[in-house]
Amino acid sequence: MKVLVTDPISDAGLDVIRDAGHEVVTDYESEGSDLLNAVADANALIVRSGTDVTKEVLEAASELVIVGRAGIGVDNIDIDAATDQGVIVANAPEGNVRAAAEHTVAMAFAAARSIPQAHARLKTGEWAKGEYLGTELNGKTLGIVGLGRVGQEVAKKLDSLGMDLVAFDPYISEERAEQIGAELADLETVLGRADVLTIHTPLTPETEDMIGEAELAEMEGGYVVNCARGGIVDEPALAAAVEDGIVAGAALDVFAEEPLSADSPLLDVEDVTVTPHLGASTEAAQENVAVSTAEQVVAAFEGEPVMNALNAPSIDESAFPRVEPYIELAETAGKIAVQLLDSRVESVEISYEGDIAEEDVEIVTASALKGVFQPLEWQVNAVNAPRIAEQRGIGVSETKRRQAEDFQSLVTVTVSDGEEAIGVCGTLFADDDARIVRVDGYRVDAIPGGKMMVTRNTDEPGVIGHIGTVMGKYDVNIAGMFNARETDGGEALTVYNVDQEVPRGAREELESDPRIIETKYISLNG
Ligand SMILES: NC(=O)c1ccc[n+]([C@@H]2O[C@H](COP(=O)([O-])OP(=O)(O)OC[C@H]3O[C@@H](n4cnc5c(N)ncnc54)[C@H](O)[C@@H]3O)[C@@H](O)[C@H]2O)c1
Ligand SMILES: O=C(O)[C@H](O)COP(=O)(O)O
Repeated sequence: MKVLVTDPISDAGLDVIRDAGHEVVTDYESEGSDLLNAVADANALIVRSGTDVTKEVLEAASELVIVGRAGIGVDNIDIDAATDQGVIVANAPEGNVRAAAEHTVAMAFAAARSIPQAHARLKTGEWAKGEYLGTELNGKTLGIVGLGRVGQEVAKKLDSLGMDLVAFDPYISEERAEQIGAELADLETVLGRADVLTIHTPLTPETEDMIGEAELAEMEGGYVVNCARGGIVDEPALAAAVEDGIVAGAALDVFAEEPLSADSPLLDVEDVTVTPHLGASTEAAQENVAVSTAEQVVAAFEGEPVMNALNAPSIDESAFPRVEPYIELAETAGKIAVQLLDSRVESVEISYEGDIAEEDVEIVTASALKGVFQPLEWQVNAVNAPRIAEQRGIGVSETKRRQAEDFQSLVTVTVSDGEEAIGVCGTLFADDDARIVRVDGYRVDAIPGGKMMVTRNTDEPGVIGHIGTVMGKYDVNIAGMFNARETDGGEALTVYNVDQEVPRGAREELESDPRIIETKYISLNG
């Protein structure tokens, strides 16, 4: 597999990919059409914040399985477009949290003690000792916007330095905030009380320009530190607020446009400190995120769970070994069911009985949907199958029952066109040996194979022999079969494993016999 890496990541991550036998291509320069060419045959793309993974880039990457973000922020990746294309997007949300929090604390001190300004003066030979009277953080109030991983780490560090904590985060519980020692308040209150305001939200439509002129006006001389994302703070408004003394100073690591333009008004204001997006730039953080991202890329190639996937069904790592064998079984049942129905699918029901009903089966359900949509869509996988169902207005339901008649676990996929419903039920025997044990209400014992045929016929002597003769005439070898019937002499259903595709002519000839009600050829490949 080819892994294209378009932003610098630690060698430790590249080694993980190479050690797993994959090819690494680094290309930190390509932009525009060059990037589109570079990504065309890539199976994975690894980026940091320097590459915009747009819809256009994703569409040019027809072989792509996963986009790995070696870091936290994914605002540079069109996750919706990736989902539509069935491409996993995964980030590394833990590895650089400490580095980002430490940089935030460093920036708070830099601003409160004018370290960069004094440093620059001294470098030019000026001993400006009398000009800098800093602010002590001890005993002051820290206002935190966004009390997630980085926000909490910053809270912990600055709490230990004697700051009082007040936070704005509508998506965190009072209980969690209390554990951290932070008082939750609305944004206006936080702005009004903060001696130092630190920002730690993602960039979303809701947070874009969240701190503008009006918000900055609420601050009474405090400092603003943004090491989260550019675009959350209105840069011209911040430059003006610092210039006018409404805000005592600011320290920014991130900008609406990166690299920051030399024309930015921020650069003209003495008390604005800037760093070029260095929050995650420590050796430890870079190793952490690169290894975590590389491991997820390798896992995606091997069909294993991608732990930090942002657009794929969630998986509990410890439960995965119990759930994994059912992923393929559900897909197979979905494929068989939809080919037996052979008409427009209106709804899909996936039922779990027995031990499997105790598990988190989100990925199994997604896989069943993948099986249902496989014959319809050219690129369906567990990432985009739920989305395809939603877009097509196909109802999806999941049921669970702790008891399973005669079996330890059963997974049934039932597809319906609104009038007719066909259910295909599978189980696993010892060594995860897959068996189809019920088809449309008939009890069978069929081994799912690449090519199958299902017939409905009257249960009378000579029918199966006739089917064998016709198959032979068309050079189709029957590798195995299972016959099931409701009542002696009634209707029967037979599942055949065949070595060759059953041609339409063979099926027409079979169906021309009044004893054969219906034949369906099923391909599980593709
Ligand atoms: N400068 C860097 O190099 C660097 C390094 C790491 C992370 N980051 C950035 O820091 C930010 C935080 O990362 P994280 O890992 O803590 O993310 P996180 O998801 O753990 O936390 C984000 C928090 O923001 C809160 N939030 C979301 N919308 C909000 C809103 N409208 N108002 C208030 N709160 C809101 C969420 O509830 C959550 O608690 C991200 O933008 C990330 O990209 C930057
Ligand atoms: O979101 C992040 O992880 C940080 O902003 C780091 O970005 P970077 O990997 O481009 O340094």
